[in-house]
Amino acid sequence: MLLKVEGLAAGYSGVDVVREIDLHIGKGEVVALLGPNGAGKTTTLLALAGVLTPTSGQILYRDLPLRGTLHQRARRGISYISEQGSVFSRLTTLANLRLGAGSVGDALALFPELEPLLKRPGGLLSGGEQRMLALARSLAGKPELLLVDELSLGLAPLIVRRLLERIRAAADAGTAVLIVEQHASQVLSVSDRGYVLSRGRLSASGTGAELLASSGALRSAYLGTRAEDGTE
Ligand SMILES: Nc1ncnc2c1ncn2[C@@H]1O[C@H](COP(=O)(O)OP(=O)(O)OP(=O)(O)O)[C@@H](O)[C@H]1O
Repeated sequence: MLLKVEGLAAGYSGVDVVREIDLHIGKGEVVALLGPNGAGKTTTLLALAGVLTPTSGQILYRDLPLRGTLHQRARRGISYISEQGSVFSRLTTLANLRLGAGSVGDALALFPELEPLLKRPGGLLSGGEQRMLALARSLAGKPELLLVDELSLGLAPLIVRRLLERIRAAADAGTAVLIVEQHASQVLSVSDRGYVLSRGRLSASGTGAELLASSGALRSAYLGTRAEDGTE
């Protein structure tokens, strides 16, 4: 197992907002972390990325405890794309790509749409183009583990599909991916498995197909209603 999380708790100013999180991700898997607004998805990701220090539990990466800052984790092959997009707005697209661990050529091969935008400051790219830039920079570095937050935020479904296809292809080439999403169905279509978080705890898990089929688990997490089909 590439990443194994046991009993993780994390929060802000001494107050835990996620508790008892157990999850695992294997090489080449796309795993979705789903749940409504405020469930604790970003907080979980921040703890895994090294931005927040967990208050309890352990994170094992290649069977060893994972410690250190975001940058130290990046050197161990972990790439994190934040909800804000991780794009430097004053730097050009090209300069943003050069900051990655991989080559600009590899990044452009993944997203040729970025080629005409190379001289434009990152801050002037559209939301979808910024997500492509962040993903191109990350995937060109061939990370072992990609942690990505709310890829679809405010984007048209067609662009989301394109980004998700690239993520699936990267996973098929060996990258493990944990992807946080509020909108379940599109991301589950490219995921091997998913976990559902509600009010800071995991409330369901299963393969993408299982979670989609058992809409009761998702409904109960999102609407706070009880699952009618016993899959909660
Ligand atoms: N910096 C912070 N300080 C204090 N509380 C915070 C902070 N960031 C988030 N929270 C709280 O932690 C809880 C979980 O937030 P988190 O952002 O992890 O949820 P989420 O599932 O990612 O939600 P969303 O889909 O809206 O991004 C929420 O109640 C939120 O208000």
